[in-house]
Amino acid sequence: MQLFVNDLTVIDFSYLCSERGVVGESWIVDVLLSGDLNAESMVLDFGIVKKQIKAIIDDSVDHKLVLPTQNSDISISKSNRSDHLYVDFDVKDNGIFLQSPSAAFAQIETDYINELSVTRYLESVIKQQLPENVQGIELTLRAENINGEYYHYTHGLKKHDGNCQRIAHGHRSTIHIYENDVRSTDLEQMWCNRWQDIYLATVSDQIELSQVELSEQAKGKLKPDHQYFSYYAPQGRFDIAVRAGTLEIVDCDSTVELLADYIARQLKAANDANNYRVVAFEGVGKGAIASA
Ligand SMILES: Nc1nc2c(c(=O)[nH]1)N=C([C@H](O)[C@H](O)COP(=O)(O)OP(=O)(O)OP(=O)(O)O)CN2
Repeated sequence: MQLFVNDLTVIDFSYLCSERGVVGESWIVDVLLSGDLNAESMVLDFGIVKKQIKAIIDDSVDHKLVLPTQNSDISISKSNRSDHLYVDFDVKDNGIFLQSPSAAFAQIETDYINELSVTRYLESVIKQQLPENVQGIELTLRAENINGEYYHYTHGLKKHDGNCQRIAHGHRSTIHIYENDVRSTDLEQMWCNRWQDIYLATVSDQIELSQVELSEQAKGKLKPDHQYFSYYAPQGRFDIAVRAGTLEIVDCDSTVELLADYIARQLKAANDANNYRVVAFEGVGKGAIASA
């Protein structure tokens, strides 16, 4: 017997990629279970699927930076802080270096993060926690079908009480921009090019090189255009170094409300005669609207 739950959850995370750098992603998760019926004549109660299997998926990758541990560009080591890690990602023309609580990372034994490697990882984690009558689990991870432009960004919200405080988690998001009440796909395309695989940092989190906590090896690999950001949040101290070409520094927190407002303000500053309405999404099916 098989049982399915579509749209079980959305995983919002980032991963390190040798070609693209740090990539924000949002994947919808569908689940298919197979097994014998239990004493309740069910493969598994939908309530358990929706709460427990979703919780395992969330704990494993949601709001984390996913690391392909077989990728030779990555080096992971213990930080001087207890239960924190240094992650050095040193690729040609790019270099991303972090220090964060270890729970902010997911380590997958692969050289490349994609739907397949994350699916295999999640299936193996979930399998260990299923009741005996459930013999099989198949997950489908899929990007939202977006009819238009979208961008991938990575960020952290230091004031968030939950896991969004992690300095490198992200989203794949679409955006709708209205100029004088008429939708402008040109402006949408412009912002999606500008924020393709971008790290969004808040200016008030910027620090000097002398203040950043990174591995000793990382310090030898930094380039003159590396910029440094750090903050303390309830889960601990977070640090990141990113290069100028892969970064936009915004004058506000990167909540979706303030990003919508930031884009609207930038558009207005470039063309004060026009009015702008920005519908910014954060991942799938949620977002904020701002006007300027
Ligand atoms: N009003 C806002 N709320 C939240 C924002 C925001 O910008 N404005 N941002 C976040 C985080 O960035 C987060 O990544 C979004 O996470 P989400 O997937 O919605 O969070 P949950 O884990 O609570 O939801 P699940 O569907 O269970 O994954 C948070 N809130």
